[in-house]
Amino acid sequence: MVIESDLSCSGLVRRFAGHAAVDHISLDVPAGTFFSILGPSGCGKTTLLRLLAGFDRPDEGDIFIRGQRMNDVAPNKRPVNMVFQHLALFPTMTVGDNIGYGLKRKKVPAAERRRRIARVLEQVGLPGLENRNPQDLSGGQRQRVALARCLVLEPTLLLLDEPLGALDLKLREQMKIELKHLQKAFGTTFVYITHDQSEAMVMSDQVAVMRNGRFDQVAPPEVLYREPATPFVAGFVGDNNRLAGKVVSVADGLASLRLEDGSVVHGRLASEGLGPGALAELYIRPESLVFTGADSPAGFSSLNARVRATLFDGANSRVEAEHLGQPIFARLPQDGSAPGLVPDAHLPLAWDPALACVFGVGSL
Ligand SMILES: Nc1ncnc2c1ncn2[C@@H]1O[C@H](COP(=O)(O)OP(=O)(O)OP(=O)(O)O)[C@@H](O)[C@H]1O
Repeated sequence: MVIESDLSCSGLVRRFAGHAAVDHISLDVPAGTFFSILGPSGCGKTTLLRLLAGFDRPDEGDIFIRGQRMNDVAPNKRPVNMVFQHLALFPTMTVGDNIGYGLKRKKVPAAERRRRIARVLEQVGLPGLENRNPQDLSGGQRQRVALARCLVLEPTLLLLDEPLGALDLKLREQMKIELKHLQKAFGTTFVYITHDQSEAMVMSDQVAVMRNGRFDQVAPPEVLYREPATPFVAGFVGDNNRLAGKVVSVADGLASLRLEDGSVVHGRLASEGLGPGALAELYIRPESLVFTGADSPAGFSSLNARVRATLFDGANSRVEAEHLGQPIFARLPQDGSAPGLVPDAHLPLAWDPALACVFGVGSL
C-alpha cells in the first residue's frame, strides 16, 4: 500500500552565520496524521517550521506538499496555516469575524462564510459564539477560536508552534487531549513543534526528536519510549536512570556492565559495535525498577540503593534513592506495597534486563 504524504522534505539545510540551525533534515508526514517535532530550546524547531511555512528559505534541500515542490512558493500561496503560541486574534473583531477573516480575503460569499463559521465553531465545541468578543472568552476557548480560524480554511497542513505554551498547566493537560481529538475529527495533517515531551507523546502518531538541527529518531511515541535510538532520546523522552560502567561481555543482544563497586548489571544492547572494555551507560526507567527483598526474580539485574526521600505525587509517586553517590528514582507501587522507605534504609532494586538499554559513552 502506498501512503500518500502530505508533507515531504529532503536534505533541508538552513545556516545562520555558517552554523546549520537545520542540518540535513528529511521527513515524510502521511496524510491525516499528527506529527510532532520535539526538542530542547535552540535545537532548530522554529527554524524548520518557518521553512515549511515559507517565511524563510532553505539553503539546501526540497519541500513538497502533496507532491508539489514548495521552495519557490510564497507563504500565502502554500496550502498551509500556522497557529502560534501567542495567538493573534483581532481584539476588536467578534469571534465570527476573526474566523471569517481568511475566508473573506479569499472572497468566499457572505452566506457561505456564515455557514462555514457556524460549522467550525460547532466542531471545536463553541457553537453559537459568533458574536462574542475574544476578550470575553477563557484562554482555552480563545485557543479553540485560533484553531477554528485556521481549520475553516481547510489547509492541507496545519503548523502549530507551541500553541499550548501560554496556557496554565491544568488547561494545557485538557487541551492536549482536545487537540488530539480535533485533529482526528478534522483529518487535517498537523505538524506540531514543542519542547514538552508529554505533549508530543500524548498527541502524536509520530514524533521526531530533534537535537542540534538534526533528527535523532522519528518513531511512534511508544517506540521512542521503549526503544530509544540514542542516549539523548533515552534521556529526553520520559524519565530515566543512568548507571555508568564498563562492558564486560556482550551476548544474545544483552550487554553486561561492571559498575564502579564491582557489581555486574545487564541491559539490552542499544549501540552498535559495543564490545568488552568499552565505557557504557545503562538506562533504566523508574517504573521498570521493582522493589525486591533478599532475592530478585530469576534473570533480573539488581543493585542496592539507599533511600533519600519519598516523593508523593499521586500516581507518579517515587522514591529518591542513592546508588554510588548518584540519585536513582523508582516508581512507588500504587497498592502501597512498598517496603518501609525511611531515609537511609537499604533499598534493593531489580529490573528485567530487556527493559534496560545500554549505550556506549560518546555514542550519538
Ligand atoms: N534569524 C536568525 N539569525 C541567526 N541565528 C538564528 C536565527 N534564527 C535562529 N537562529 C539560531 O538557530 C538556532 C535554532 O533556533 P530555533 O529558534 O530554530 O530553535 P528552537 O528549537 O525553536 O528553540 P526554542 O524552543 O527556544 O524556540 C539557534 O542557535 C538560534 O540562535
